[in-house]
Amino acid sequence: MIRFEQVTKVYDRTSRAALDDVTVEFERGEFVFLVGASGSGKSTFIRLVLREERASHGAVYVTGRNVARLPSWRVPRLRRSIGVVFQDFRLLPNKTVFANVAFAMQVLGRRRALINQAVPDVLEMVGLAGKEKRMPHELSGGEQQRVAIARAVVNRPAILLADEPTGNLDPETSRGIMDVLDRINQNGTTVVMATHDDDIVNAMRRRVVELSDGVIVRDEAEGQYGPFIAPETDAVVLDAQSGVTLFETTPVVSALQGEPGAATLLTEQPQDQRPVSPPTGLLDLRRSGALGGRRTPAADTAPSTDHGATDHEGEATR
Ligand SMILES: Nc1ncnc2c1ncn2[C@@H]1O[C@H](COP(=O)(O)OP(=O)(O)OP(=O)(O)O)[C@@H](O)[C@H]1O
Repeated sequence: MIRFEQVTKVYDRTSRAALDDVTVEFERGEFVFLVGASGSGKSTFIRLVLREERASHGAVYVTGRNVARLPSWRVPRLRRSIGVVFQDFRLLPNKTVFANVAFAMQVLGRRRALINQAVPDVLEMVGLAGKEKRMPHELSGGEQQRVAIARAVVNRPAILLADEPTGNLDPETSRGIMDVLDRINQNGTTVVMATHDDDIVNAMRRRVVELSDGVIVRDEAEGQYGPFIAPETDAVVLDAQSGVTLFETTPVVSALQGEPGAATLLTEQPQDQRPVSPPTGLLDLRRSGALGGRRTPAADTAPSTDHGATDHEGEATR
């Protein structure tokens, strides 16, 4: 649906590339979070999909077409296949809710009968039934964003691009917006959302693509916002049989004798090797003598870094 092949974008030859040799593909129907620090290239990615910018090198394909090769008269058709939502809503202030959404159909020359049918449907879908006659200033931020989403999807685009859509909203309102985006995605629309909202990314558990200085540094199927670091916790005790986390502890305790049937475990994770996401990222699992030296399943899938307990300062008595 969206494919970047070795895409580099340089705005200004004197500064570093905004995107640097990015290759990635988003399939039809996926929900993808684009995350990364400010300036990492998220908005540039979105602008390249829309052909608001052109790649300096490489190729961007949207629905199978190389967007750089589209003649300019075909660009509006490309953009019609893509709905866009921004952090700041961008509603027409002097038009009602209904008129804001209807406008997106009018500019495409849709018939009045179709508009009168489609707009109430989409407003109901985003949770705004009954608010058709309100003006934008009479709506809360969350409601204004729902109008913007309705406008973005009323023409049934194949792709919805959302650039920080919850950036101006409180956490509860943001969750409501995510429910709407989730519903749109369930209906088959590919959703790509650039965000800094870690709570939302962590709650949704969708694909996460992380950019850093224009480079993709992480691409996880059911990812979190950032590397997993349990607050105030440096150690994890696992059940020896199942690998399930029994409890978490602090570095003060770096190895524990388990109850019968429980693992001992290890702890003390070096700062630069903390788990990326549990449980497969758990490091330094060590077997308990009491358990006859069996490795936990999680230990078998842990990264191969082999920092034995005896290598660490703060090693506990075993
Ligand atoms: N029109 C432009 N002209 C020159 N440089 C630009 C332009 N747009 C973006 N940049 C630069 O490209 C880099 C990536 O910017 P981009 O806006 O894509 O990042 P971002 O991840 O979306 O940031 P934010 O989260 O703050 O929106 C930054 O260094 C930025 O200064």
